[in-house]
Amino acid sequence: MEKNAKIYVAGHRGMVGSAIYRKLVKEGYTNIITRTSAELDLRNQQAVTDFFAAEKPDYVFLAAAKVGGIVANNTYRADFLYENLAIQNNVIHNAYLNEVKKLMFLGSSCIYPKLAPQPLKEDYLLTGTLEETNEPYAIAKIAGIKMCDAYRDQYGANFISVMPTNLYGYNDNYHPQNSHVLPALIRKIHEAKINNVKEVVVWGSGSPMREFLFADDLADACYFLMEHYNERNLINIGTGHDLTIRDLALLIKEVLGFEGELVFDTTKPDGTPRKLMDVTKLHDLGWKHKVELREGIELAYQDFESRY
Ligand SMILES: NC(=O)c1ccc[n+]([C@@H]2O[C@H](COP(=O)([O-])OP(=O)(O)OC[C@H]3O[C@@H](n4cnc5c(N)ncnc54)[C@H](OP(=O)(O)O)[C@@H]3O)[C@@H](O)[C@H]2O)c1
Ligand SMILES: C[C@@H]1O[C@H](OP(=O)(O)OP(=O)(O)OC[C@H]2O[C@@H](n3cnc4c(=O)[nH]c(N)nc43)[C@H](O)[C@@H]2O)[C@@H](O)[C@H](O)[C@@H]1O
Repeated sequence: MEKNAKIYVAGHRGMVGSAIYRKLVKEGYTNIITRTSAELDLRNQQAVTDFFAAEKPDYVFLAAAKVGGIVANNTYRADFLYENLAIQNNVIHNAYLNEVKKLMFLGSSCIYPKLAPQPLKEDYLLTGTLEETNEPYAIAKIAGIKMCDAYRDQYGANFISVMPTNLYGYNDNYHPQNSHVLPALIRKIHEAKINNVKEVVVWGSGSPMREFLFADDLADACYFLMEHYNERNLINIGTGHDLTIRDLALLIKEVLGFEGELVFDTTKPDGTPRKLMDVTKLHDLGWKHKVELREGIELAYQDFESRY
């Protein structure tokens, strides 16, 4: 991307969008355009059409989406399907109409079949049944991947799809019900510590395994791929390492200095047993994450405390 290129970061106030924005500023880009959802509701077809026609961005990072943890995905099933389809349809189609030079679509590791072999290779897409709790979200994300591929096939558009693993970092969502596991446990354990409560409830059995990538590392990978990756096929972004939810909770407990007990609530869903990304393709291109989990949790906790 040329340093004076006009770059639209959709979702710039979110965890991922804000990390991409910071990365672009650090790299010397000065012509970055943004809109909050109040200023531009990306579900609104006419508003998105008008925005692209007026602004004519050169590059687009599509990091705006309806996002949440396992319970949010399972509860707001219609919203996750409708809103994500609407946002991505409007942005991808208008990027094509306005001759955007390159667009990056952000998917998620939940696009892979629930019981796919591990680690998850990119070509396992559409080889089996999805995890029930996040099927609507995954279907929307798969549609986004296929849309980027179809616009490339039919119109030669340089639209790429990246599949990040579970993320955490600055500007994360710490909502008690709707957040992802890592921010949720930071909040619960912090609150137990300051209120002298002896137990923290962890959802599910604690045995599912997850991989976690710090959002600033993800932004670095997104920038790297925007510069170096121009292929039709999706590409995974992760660390290549995972751990059980129980071990994650123990690590957060240690970092926060909480001495109480963990209690597992098995009435809550476990979700996919494991979703470890195969990052061979990304590593072969020359990118590797920098922030390890303990350091990332320390940084996220500082951010949480400063905003709590
Ligand atoms: N978090 C994860 O663990 C994770 C993992 C894998 C992939 N991803 C992907 O990364 C991307 C970003 O996720 P995130 O974690 O950064 O989410 P986030 O923190 O919830 O941010 C989402 C952003 O999307 C914007 N947005 C939502 N609905 C909108 C609408 N109707 N119109 C305009 N903007 C809208 C919001 O804008 P406002 O703030 O202005 O309302 C918000 O800033 C998503 O595509 C997600 O699927 C996330
Ligand atoms: C990255 C996202 O991952 C999401 O799946 P997924 O990893 O299970 O999402 P999480 O909500 O992070 O949950 C991961 C695991 O942590 C357990 N868990 C334990 N305690 C908690 C808690 O307090 N809050 C939460 N949220 N979980 C908790 C949860 O039951 C599940 O087994 C998908 O629903 C999305 O579609 C998306 O792909």
